[in-house]
Amino acid sequence: MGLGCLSKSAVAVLKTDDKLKDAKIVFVVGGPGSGKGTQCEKIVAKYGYTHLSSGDLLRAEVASGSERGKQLQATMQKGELVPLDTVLEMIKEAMIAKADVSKGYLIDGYPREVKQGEEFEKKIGAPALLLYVDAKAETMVKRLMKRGETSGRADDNEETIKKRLDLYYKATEPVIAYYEKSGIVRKINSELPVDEVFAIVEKAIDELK
Ligand SMILES: Nc1ncnc2c1ncn2[C@@H]1O[C@H](COP(=O)(O)OP(=O)(O)O)[C@@H](O)[C@H]1O
Ligand SMILES: Nc1ncnc2c1ncn2[C@H]1C[C@H](O)[C@@H](COP(=O)(O)OP(=O)(O)O)O1
Ligand SMILES: [Mg+2]
Repeated sequence: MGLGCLSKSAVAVLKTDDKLKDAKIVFVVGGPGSGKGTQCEKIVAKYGYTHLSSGDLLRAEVASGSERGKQLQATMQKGELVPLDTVLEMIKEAMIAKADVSKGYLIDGYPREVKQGEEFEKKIGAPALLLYVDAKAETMVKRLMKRGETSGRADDNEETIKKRLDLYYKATEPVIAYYEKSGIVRKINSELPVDEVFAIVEKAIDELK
């Protein structure tokens, strides 16, 4: 059946979704301060992937001063998760905006819970790889306290860091177990110096081609 029987707007929606049909998707999952953003930057430089950090997208919304941004700010300051629909919609829009030029997508900071992974697959597509950026809690806290000296982030303070870590172990770690079943998880030892971590990351990305 052709698209002739559908309204113009329905066809537009189908075509937009279609754009992401064959996209190469990499989930980047790890605790707060584990080094996700640092490694993503290096992947962008070498492989030209599109880097979408859910946290950065949300912080941009907060910076815009919108009403929605004000609500998000309050949630993020407490170290809690913002509503799933909001973050998924932002990621999807950002992906579509880059669909014609993107070589692949790094989805950094998402999924934060199994439900987010399920919804992403329903609305966008399946990931080809999950980079599990792993560091000890002690290391993450140290890095975040240091980052907090200059980041200006409302959540890089001792009290919120503790909450973010607790939430990571409770809600996000199960995401890794969930994707282990499909064989796409690559564990990256992020205790090493940045370039050594990247050497492990490169191997995982090269396997994709
Ligand atoms: N392998 C590493 N060794 C030492 N410091 C690191 C390493 N990876 C990241 N960092 C530092 O730790 C902090 C958190 O890294 P970031 O990439 O922002 O983490 P995330 O995006 O996972 O929260 C940054 O200040 C960064 O410079
Ligand atoms: N996928 C997601 N779902 C819900 N909330 C999210 C989210 N990604 C980010 N947030 C909110 C809650 C986080 O505490 C905050 C900062 O996220 P982030 O920049 O990814 O932090 P970090 O990588 O340091 O853990 O934004
Ligand atoms: Mg980050």
